Amino acid sequence: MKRSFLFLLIFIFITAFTLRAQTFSLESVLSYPFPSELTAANTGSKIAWAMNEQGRRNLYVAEGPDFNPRKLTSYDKDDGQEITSLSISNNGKWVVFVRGGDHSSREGSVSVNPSSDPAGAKVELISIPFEGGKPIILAEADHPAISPANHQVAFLKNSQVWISPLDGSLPAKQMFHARGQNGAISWSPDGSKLAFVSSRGDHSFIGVYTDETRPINWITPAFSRDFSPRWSPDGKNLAFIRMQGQGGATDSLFARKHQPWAIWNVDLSTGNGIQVWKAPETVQGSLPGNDKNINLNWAANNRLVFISYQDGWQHLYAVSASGGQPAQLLTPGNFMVEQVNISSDGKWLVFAANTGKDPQDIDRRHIVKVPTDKPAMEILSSGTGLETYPVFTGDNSTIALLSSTAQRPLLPAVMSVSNRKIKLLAEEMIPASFPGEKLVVPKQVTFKAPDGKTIHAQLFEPKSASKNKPAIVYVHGGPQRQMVLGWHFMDYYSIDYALNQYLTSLGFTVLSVNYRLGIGYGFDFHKPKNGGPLGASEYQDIKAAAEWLAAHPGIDATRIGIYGGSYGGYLTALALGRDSKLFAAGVDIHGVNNRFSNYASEGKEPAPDALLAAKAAIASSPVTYLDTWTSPTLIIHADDDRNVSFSQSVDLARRFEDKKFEFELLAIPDDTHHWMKHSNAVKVSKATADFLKRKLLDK
Ligand SMILES: CSCC[C@H](NC=O)C(=O)N[C@@H](C)C(=O)O
Repeated sequence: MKRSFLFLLIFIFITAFTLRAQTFSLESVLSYPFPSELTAANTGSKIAWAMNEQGRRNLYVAEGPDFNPRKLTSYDKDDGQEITSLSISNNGKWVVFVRGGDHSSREGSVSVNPSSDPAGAKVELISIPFEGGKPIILAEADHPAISPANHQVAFLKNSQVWISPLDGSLPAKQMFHARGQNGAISWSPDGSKLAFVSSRGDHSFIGVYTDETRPINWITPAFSRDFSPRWSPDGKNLAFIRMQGQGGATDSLFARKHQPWAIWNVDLSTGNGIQVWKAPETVQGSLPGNDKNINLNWAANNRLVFISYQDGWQHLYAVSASGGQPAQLLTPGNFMVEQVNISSDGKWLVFAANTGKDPQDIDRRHIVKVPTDKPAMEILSSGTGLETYPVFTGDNSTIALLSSTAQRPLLPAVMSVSNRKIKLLAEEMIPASFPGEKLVVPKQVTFKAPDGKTIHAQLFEPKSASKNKPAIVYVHGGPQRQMVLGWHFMDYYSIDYALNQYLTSLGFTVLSVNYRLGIGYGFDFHKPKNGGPLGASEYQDIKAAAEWLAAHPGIDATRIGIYGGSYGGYLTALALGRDSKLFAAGVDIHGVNNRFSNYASEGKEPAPDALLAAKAAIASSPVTYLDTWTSPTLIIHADDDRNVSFSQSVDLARRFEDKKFEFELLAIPDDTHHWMKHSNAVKVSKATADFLKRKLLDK
């Protein structure tokens, strides 16, 4: 008797010790510092970045050859005020940034006040000496552009262009008046002129301001949308992108048509412009991405470089600025180019790509550089980590980047161009309590969707080899996103990566599914037929993920849950509505619950297939499936959401109430779509984990 009791005690002790060795708090795994806005001066080796430490966002700088980080600001509250538009003056003496707003939303320049501070909040343009000093508030404004002449900064205020001395020695003043919503301000290389885009509804012009004695010079004005002005290195020419103006007969909503665009080059001395390149008239040749990700740059040897999706993958191309020649593909291969930057001499491009020697690199990011005049790519980083947001230092000796792994969150780093060695910066900013070693390394898995498409996913498996485990399908947002085999390089998805690690530590198996409409797997995957409100063809990948889990050894098929934010919240709601028998519980975080929209736009004839589209939108909307929606559901939304209206959740809650369907809710006043206040990110993650634990783990 005594012996068996002793063995039992030993077993309990070992189990408890093992469990303690794997468990950690949600707060500890969310305590990582998050770097963003990594930038470099055009000369020398100065770099700067913003660091978000549990909501306290501050500015850091460093300089070669040691690149020892130095904190420039001392904001000490978790008040939701993000730092954006970070830039260093050409002479390296000044750093400029914007504090406030939510620049991942459609109303970026509108202040956010997630602390519900009675004093309100602002969006402020601030300068500070690189060597350190007191931040100087120049104006309530946004989108700065430091003059190459180094003593003043232009910026936008109420869609007009203003200017201020960098040291704030004089009050800011409006530089000139121009009709329309003005933006995309860009100084000429000598600082004597300023190009800008004047958006005027269905068209936009590019203007060049010189001084108050001369009228604004409108650059080959047409009935088109002109944008992305880029100065030639000698300041004599201006290149830009031209698209058709809005208008014309209402297109079919289902048909997939080429969206024409072209690159123009204008000689400013004569005003004569030429079209140097026109996109191939194919669906893939359309303007790439939802973010107008053209990345047009003027390179050395009178060449222009840009991104196009025309061969089925997002690649870099070069074309002569004199026109008359085809574009040259610089980055051939089945991978996607992102986050492109050009060297100060225009001879090199550096970018992040999901490519490398390891076939699993399609679900990672590594740094690649390529000359601007030939397809001679060099993959500079490799391994199981992720490297993103590369930028050359002004002296082209170093590439600054962000680095993460499966167990380590993002940190700024520098890579020597000559020996490719990577040095992490600010490692000491990861709190000692951060549970890095306790985190699992997610595995790449693939499975087939019902239509045969290969779907990639990341599998987070608990370290304890218990049987009959509950599981969670995690659905990212966007939907133009790709989750990766490590800490994600977007703030929003770093939070969910941490939560997935925490859910795994609780005993869930988590499958993060890269469904179609996502990026990283080519054009046809990113732009599938009948996606979104046209039929939600992407949903089949979500259901296939749950069925893969249900058939996976050790998983309890009756305890598969689902959660996701934004577009992920939409697909979570669709899953719970359509397949409550497969999904036993779910959390819809600021999701889109109805896709209804008015297909008839004022003053235009309805689309030929408007009725068909309206029916598809109903079939694609989660609220259409209330009768079969039976699984426990938690709805979470913040009401200053500028990406997905809070009313999407108000409407769903009302429908649940009218149906007398029991649900749980978490409404967060005054935060936005991106949990600007760290304590709200913790609150939302905790509510999600607790709900899934109660409904699936504790059962
Ligand atoms: C029509 S769904 C909109 C979802 C939203 N997209 C842009 O705002 C979204 O998913 N946002 C975040 C999470 C993202 O862009 O990744």
